[in-house]
Amino acid sequence: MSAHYTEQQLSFCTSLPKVELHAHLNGSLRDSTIRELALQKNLDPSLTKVLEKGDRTLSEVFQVFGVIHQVTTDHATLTRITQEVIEDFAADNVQYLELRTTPKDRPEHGMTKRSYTEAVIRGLRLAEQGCTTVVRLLLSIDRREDAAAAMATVQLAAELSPCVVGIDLSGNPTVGTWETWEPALQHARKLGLRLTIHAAEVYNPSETKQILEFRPDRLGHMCCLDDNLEKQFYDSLIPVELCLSSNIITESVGSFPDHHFLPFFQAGHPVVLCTDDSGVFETSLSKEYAIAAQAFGLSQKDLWQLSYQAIQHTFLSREDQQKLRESWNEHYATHSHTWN
Ligand SMILES: CNc1ncnc2c1ncn2[C@@H]1O[C@H](COP(=O)(O)O)[C@@H](O)[C@H]1O
Ligand SMILES: [Zn+2]
Repeated sequence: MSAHYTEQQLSFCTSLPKVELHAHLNGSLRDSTIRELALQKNLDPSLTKVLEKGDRTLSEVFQVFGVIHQVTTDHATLTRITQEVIEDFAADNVQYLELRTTPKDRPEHGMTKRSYTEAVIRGLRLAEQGCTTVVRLLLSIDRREDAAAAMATVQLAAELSPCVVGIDLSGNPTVGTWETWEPALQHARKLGLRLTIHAAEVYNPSETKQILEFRPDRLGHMCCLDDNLEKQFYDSLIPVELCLSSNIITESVGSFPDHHFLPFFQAGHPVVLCTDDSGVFETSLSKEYAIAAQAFGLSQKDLWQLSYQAIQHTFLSREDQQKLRESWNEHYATHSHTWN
């Protein structure tokens, strides 16, 4: 994809302290790591072809995940990729990262949901030794999973709190039905876990209505709404994670200037810019901010505020949020006199 921002915009956005709330572990891998692992695991070359970049439909993106998941099958690799992904976000000046991943039961690889997640947490601990970025985990329920698998993920998340702070529902939006996962999500809420749900990534009004009535703590995407849903969404005041490049590349949205970020932002609805899959979509959080600056004419002050306001939508305690604000305020005090 050609650049949709200037170098100056990118360098400003890189210097901003940032919060990333919507990043899938296996979608955030470095290309070089995927290639190295594909060689190591003797992956069929016809499969690696799928990994070549370019515009992809949403269903093609899920084929890409199928291939990536074939090279991240062992615990040591999971630990490694987690460490690398966190390091990459830290290098992009992300000071708080909520990283999400789907715990996988893979008996053929001696892996359980618990051993998968523990391997990820080992990577998180290693990364913490080398950077100051604060990281928390969300465990994802994949829409291909049944009610029992969803419940197992929720139980695991509760057991691994406080490193794990919540649950995400994601996966191919054309697969499965809301009723399958709702009991597990209700249970998660009772256990004190926070909830974020991918919603309206494709047009599915009845499901989107059910999700809004369920009232998760945050929503992801909200691309395809009719007038009734839009009203219900605005009335809900539920913060939404928006991933510009992801929606454009998968063709959920036609062009950056047409992205629903703008009406949501202008309506004062709480929005948080995020990457979704920085590896698969060749992006970074700084690039997403720069794209927003260019497409929606945001000032440098707007960009700082967008990043600052994201803090209140994190699943951190009030005290931990306050600590982050101190760092943002310091940045503001030092730099804001030069902003337009
Ligand atoms: C592009 N839009 C999207 N919509 C829905 N789900 C998505 C997604 N991008 C990623 N995922 C979800 O995240 C998994 C990869 O990371 P983990 O294996 O969990 O670390 C994908 O398999 C899918 O379930
Ligand atoms: Zn996502």
